[in-house]
Amino acid sequence: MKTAALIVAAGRGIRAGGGQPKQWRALAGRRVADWTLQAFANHGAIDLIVLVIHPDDYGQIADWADHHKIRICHGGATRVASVRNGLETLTKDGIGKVLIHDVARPCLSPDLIGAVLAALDTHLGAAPALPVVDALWQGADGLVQGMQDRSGLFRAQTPQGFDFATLLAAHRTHSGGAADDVEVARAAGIEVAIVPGEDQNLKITRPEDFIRAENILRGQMDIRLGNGYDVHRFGDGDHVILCGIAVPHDRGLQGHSDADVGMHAVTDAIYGALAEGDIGRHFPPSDPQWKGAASEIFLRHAVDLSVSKGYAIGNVDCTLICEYPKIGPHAAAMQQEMARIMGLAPDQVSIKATTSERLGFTGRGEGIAALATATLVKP
Ligand SMILES: Nc1ccn([C@@H]2O[C@H](COP(=O)(O)OP(=O)(O)OP(=O)(O)O)[C@@H](O)[C@H]2O)c(=O)n1
Ligand SMILES: C[C@](O)(CO)[C@H](O)COP(=O)(O)O
Repeated sequence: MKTAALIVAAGRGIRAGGGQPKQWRALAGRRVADWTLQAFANHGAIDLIVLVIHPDDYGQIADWADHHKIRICHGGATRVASVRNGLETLTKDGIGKVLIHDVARPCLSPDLIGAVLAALDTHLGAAPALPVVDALWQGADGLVQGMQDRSGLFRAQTPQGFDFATLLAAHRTHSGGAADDVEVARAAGIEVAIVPGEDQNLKITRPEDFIRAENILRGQMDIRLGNGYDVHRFGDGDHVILCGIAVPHDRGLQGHSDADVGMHAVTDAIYGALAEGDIGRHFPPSDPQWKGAASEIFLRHAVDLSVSKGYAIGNVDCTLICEYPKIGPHAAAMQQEMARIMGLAPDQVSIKATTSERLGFTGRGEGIAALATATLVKP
């Protein structure tokens, strides 16, 4: 069975102010929604993401619309209605576990996603929460009117996780008017386990929350930079494979694998950022099983290795160096294909080309070289 994440993003963010819904506002160099989506898109346990948005907001998600894991649907007038709409889009996907998350909680860690999913191995519902540690007062007219016992009280967070069929049935019989999915589930008699929440997993609700979230994302980021360089010589053939795209040419590229010089450079840049050597370390040329292999295998391995170490790929930039074939007409297809393989939005992937002014081996048409840079971010 697959695991889905349903991210509710159809609210208007009235309490946060700022002239537009908070999920589309800038935060630590990206938008709030980009951070939240990235956290789930990069998580190895998540197969499918449903992003629930307001019908007015379709123009906001162009960068994510072609992402292989992401599906978009529109929300309802309340959070519960938005979740219900999202759940109904998943009925034919073979979903076992589903996580419901507020788009306005962009600072969650991959570990929290893992902890909620792990709790679902033994419970039908599980959600993160933090115990209330401050004293609680009742107040009115600016005065303390009484004390409230804090024992046994928790501050609820998301992602809230459930067995998919159980939550869908609970929503279908619910009359509406619940703060979250734990309330919906409990109204249907479902027991929900408490998983330790995270201080950093705040919900951006008021204007001042942006500053705290920005500090968390910037302060905790471990940013890695890696570079990669590769060369393949021309030989016989009628096409070359560059960044996953077959480009007609009067020569082919020679190599142990499919000789995709661009994809190799990007793969090495990712390994470099992780201090994990290069393709040769992970896929030795001496090993006959990699003869003629599609380089997608190498790139996917590097991406999976990053994810397993807790890193998200921020962006990659690749420059192909050759006189011919001309790369320009194929660059957009290469960008899409590389983004698909890496599970990134196309605007995180740059593929460009240059000649070497007829100088050197690339200038003489003896082969193609490629340079690449990758940034990896651990939130
Ligand atoms: N009709 C709605 C209302 C809320 N939400 C989502 O549910 C979460 C709840 O967080 P909240 O802070 O209440 O968001 P808003 O409703 O946007 O904020 P406000 O109440 O300040 O307008 C948010 O991710 C919000 O986008 C939704 O998908 N559909
Ligand atoms: C689901 C939730 O994030 C749990 O804390 C919260 O209930 C939704 O936001 P709101 O501020 O209560 O509208």
